Amino acid sequence: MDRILIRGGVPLRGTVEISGAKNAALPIMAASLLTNEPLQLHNVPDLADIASMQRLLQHLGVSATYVAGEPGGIVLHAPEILSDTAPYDLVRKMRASVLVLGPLVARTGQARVSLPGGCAIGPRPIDLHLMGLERLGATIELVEGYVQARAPQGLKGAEIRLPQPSVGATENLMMAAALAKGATVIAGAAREPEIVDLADCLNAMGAKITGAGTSFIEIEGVPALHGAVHRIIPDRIEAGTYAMAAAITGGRIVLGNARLDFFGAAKEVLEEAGMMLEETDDGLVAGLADGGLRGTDAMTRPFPGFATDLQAQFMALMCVADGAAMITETIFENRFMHVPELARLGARINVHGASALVRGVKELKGAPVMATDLRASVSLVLAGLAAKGQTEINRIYHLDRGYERLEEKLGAVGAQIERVP
Ligand SMILES: CC(=O)N[C@H]1[C@@H](OP(=O)(O)OP(=O)(O)OC[C@H]2O[C@@H](n3ccc(=O)[nH]c3=O)[C@H](O)[C@@H]2O)O[C@H](CO)[C@@H](O)[C@@H]1O
Ligand SMILES: C=C(OP(=O)(O)O)C(=O)O
Repeated sequence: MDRILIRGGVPLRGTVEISGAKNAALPIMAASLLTNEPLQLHNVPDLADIASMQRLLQHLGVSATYVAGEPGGIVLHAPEILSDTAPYDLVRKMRASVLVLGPLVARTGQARVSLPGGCAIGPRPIDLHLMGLERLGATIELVEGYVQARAPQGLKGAEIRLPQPSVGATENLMMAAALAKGATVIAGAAREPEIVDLADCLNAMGAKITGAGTSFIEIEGVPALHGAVHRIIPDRIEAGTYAMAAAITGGRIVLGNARLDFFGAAKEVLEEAGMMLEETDDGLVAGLADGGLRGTDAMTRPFPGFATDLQAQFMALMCVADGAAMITETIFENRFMHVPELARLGARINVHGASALVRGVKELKGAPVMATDLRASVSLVLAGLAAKGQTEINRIYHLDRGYERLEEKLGAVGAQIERVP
């Protein structure tokens, strides 16, 4: 199994190009199931999760061809649906597979999707996806680990209230409602930039969706969607990760294609912690401001709050800040798996329920550590970049789910990092 070796202590300088957003590309790829015409996508990142979604879509009848000479250019085409079943083997590797449920039932009137099960960061139920589909008139049954959704007469527009803003449920329901008869409102919708990107793509395909980016989304169903050309937004989590990589090493880098308005509350939190973030004509300049890093509290919230997908990276940053930071995770039950690994590098962290108290130390020291999930893994990369000596990160397949060419991008801004078999 591959490992990553890092020799820390080099301030990062230079430019990193930010890739297309994994969490925007995955639902948008699933949207290709909604039409029998080709959907041409640009800026799709080259990631293990994208390959997993492609495999699942292929199984369902979607062909994928690459746009010649353009990395990130893919044409997805589902002239007809060949299977209505998303099997366990394909779904268990990636939770976002559940995003085919809404589109499949909307297009064919039926779908069987394996329940994704929990993962390292928590149980992650899909009850809100199912409640919303029932409101749209689907009957839902659980049979042998599979969710079976049926709407032989087609889906019907409805008012759906989400008791908490789920990103995946909002996406699944927006896609399903796009082809339902009549009007749907989703109240209490999630407001993440990836939801706006999906709505933009669906509207380019002929859907009638307004209000994406607010907690009240209205969808006027249409009888059919058509093909479209769409460019995926830049990855705000990748951008935030590299911004913190620059700061933790005392460096400054330019993030090409990054958008500061996608940072939400992370902008203020990172600035309070001693970072500078400035939009320039060349890109977003990010790194350590003139003073040092300061212990700063953060609480994860749905967008525009501080993203849970940046919590582990921020914790790594706070490990070497001056003073203490209280980091509270409110989205997922078990998203502190990085704590014992950061402790192996010399971090001082105490977890009390959903909060972690991080007391900054002068220096981290390299050690072998184990990656447990995507963002936990990259927090160890950040800590390794700051640590004295060598850090060896094992189980790095998690990183390949969400970071395109990580070693190459970090190496180009001066990091001493290599992947070894
Ligand atoms: C592929 C993708 O885009 N993944 C992102 C998406 O995951 P995902 O869409 O799975 O996350 P959700 O927004 O749905 O989850 C938010 C919270 O709602 C709960 N919940 C969700 C659905 C449901 O039916 N019932 C329920 O109780 C979850 O357990 C969690 O506590 O948003 C998360 C929160 O920003 C991010 O960390 C993930 O990176
Ligand atoms: C938790 C994440 O992804 P997923 O929802 O696909 O597990 C993530 O991107 O950090």
